[in-house]
Amino acid sequence: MIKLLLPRQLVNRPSAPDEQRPFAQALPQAFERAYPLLRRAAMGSLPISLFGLLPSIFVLQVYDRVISRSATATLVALVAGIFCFLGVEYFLRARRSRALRNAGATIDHQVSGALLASLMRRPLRVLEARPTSAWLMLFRDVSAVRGTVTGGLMSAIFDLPMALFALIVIGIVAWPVLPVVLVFLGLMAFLAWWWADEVRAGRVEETARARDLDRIASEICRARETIKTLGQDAPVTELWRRSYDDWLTESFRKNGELENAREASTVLLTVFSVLAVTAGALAVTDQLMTVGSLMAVNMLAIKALSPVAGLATNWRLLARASEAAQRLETVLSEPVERADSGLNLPKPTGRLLLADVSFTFHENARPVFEGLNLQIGPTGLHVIVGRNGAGKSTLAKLLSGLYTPTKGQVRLDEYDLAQFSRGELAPWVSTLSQEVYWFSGPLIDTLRRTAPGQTDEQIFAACRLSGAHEFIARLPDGYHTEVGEGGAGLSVGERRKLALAQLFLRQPAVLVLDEPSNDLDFASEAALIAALSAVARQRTVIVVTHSLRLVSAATQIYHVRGDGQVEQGPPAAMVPRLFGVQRPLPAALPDMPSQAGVPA
Ligand SMILES: Nc1ncnc2c1ncn2[C@@H]1O[C@H](COP(=O)(O)OP(=O)(O)OP(=O)(O)O)[C@@H](O)[C@H]1O
Repeated sequence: MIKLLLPRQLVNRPSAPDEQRPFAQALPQAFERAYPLLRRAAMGSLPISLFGLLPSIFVLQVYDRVISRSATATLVALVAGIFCFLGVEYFLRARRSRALRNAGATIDHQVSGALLASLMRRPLRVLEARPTSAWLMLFRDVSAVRGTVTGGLMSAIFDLPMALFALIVIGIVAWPVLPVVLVFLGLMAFLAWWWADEVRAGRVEETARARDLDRIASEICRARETIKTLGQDAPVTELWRRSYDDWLTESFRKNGELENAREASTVLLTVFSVLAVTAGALAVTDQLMTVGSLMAVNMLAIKALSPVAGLATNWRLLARASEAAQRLETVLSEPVERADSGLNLPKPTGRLLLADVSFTFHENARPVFEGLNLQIGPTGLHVIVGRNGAGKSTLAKLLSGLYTPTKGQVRLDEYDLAQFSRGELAPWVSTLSQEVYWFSGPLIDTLRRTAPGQTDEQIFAACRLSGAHEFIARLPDGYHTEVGEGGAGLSVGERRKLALAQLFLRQPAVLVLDEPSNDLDFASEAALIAALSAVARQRTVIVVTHSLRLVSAATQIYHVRGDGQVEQGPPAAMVPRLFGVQRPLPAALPDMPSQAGVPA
């Protein structure tokens, strides 16, 4: 019964594990774990259902045995008995609720964990395909699925046997009213089924609009500074208002229908009471049943109808959970990144080779690179230049193994990057992306998370090298300063220096930095060039930049032409042609700091 009503994606039997889709079975596996708890709750529901009939039996006895015979002693015994049973019922109900709560927590724990793990193990290209709001919504979907086992829906399902027991008792003590009860039960069941379909049909549209609204709200929250600086309050408010109105109209219409349905069911229950009492009164007049049965039948009929009414009002929850489960199943069934290769390789020298590499974002899009052959390193400061949109960041991501070539191979030493997982590659090839996100919390904790096991001295050395140490030392709490979400409380340049320190801490064979001198002041850029030049003596350093000073310090320059090809040469030949100056800037600037402290 439970399995018939819950979302199909949850109750399906888990199939054999698939290496490419390790999280595809997360929903049924979670349900399988939670099922013993649900079964325990279902078992506990049988006595609860029986106890649920006792108040009506009590009323029947009071009318037929106590009042007519003035039997006070019987009344005392009945009251004592009913209180005992109510105490047991309370205990059983608390136990059932706890089992349901635990079942919900099991499902939530399993599915949220799988969702986060599948998020972490997705290739960058797949991650980029969904906006942040869509990912946030998926985490909310887990709560919707959990709600099917913890909410009123499951209690209504478990109380269904009570409906049957109530019907049996009505058949025994008040059979003339039974046809009225059965007709109403059928009517309520039909309404429950009909509303379910209505709800489901309307929810699709409402959900699509709610998603739109979520996306816009999340974008506004992220762009709050831009909105303020550009004074875009009015157009952005208009954009949000339009989406909000769309959603509200749909939700209002849908909720209106549901509320009408709910009100109708309340009125129907009253109509039913009137009809049941009328039928009962006629039967009492004809001496077909007693007054006690008439009083009891009203209570019994409510017990028979309430689980069905509970199902009807909770259909909306079930419809939402079904859609949520469908979305989760789709996302969790998507293939993830390659698993660890298990190869235990010596630390690479840092020579990168692109062999006949082509890369396209989409099937019908113009290729960003076509048949590219390049060799970079080992060691040296390699600078990638080119106009905006030429493909510099794309090349950097290909070299880091973040993007996989559509055709050809990117090799580190003699190994194809495509055969390694991101986890295996990260210690060899570390990347500083164009946009830096700094996690909230004490600075030292975020730094240490990059390279667990590093001593404080190693962390300080990396920060000295990136130029972060100076400003950290000036903060009142130094390395223990609490930073806000996304690095709030730090300047953009400071965040970049911290991100650089993280990169240095990992001590990889290859460092790929996308526009690292953006946001840095003149002296900090000079210090960065000195640090990178020093690191480049032992490691391969690849930098995407528009900075003439950084370009001038390069060992080799790679010009991404924007036609799918890359040309290369030393600064002396490339700088005058690409930057319109007579020669590269002098290598050593007077204010460059010492290069001590370069991690080995
Ligand atoms: N995720 C993406 N999906 C589709 N196309 C993309 C994506 N990212 C970049 N592109 C396109 O690929 C091309 C190369 O982009 P890339 O970011 O590599 O340029 P870039 O040289 O780094 O530019 P900039 O100097 O402005 O940072 C551009 O035409 C861009 O529009």
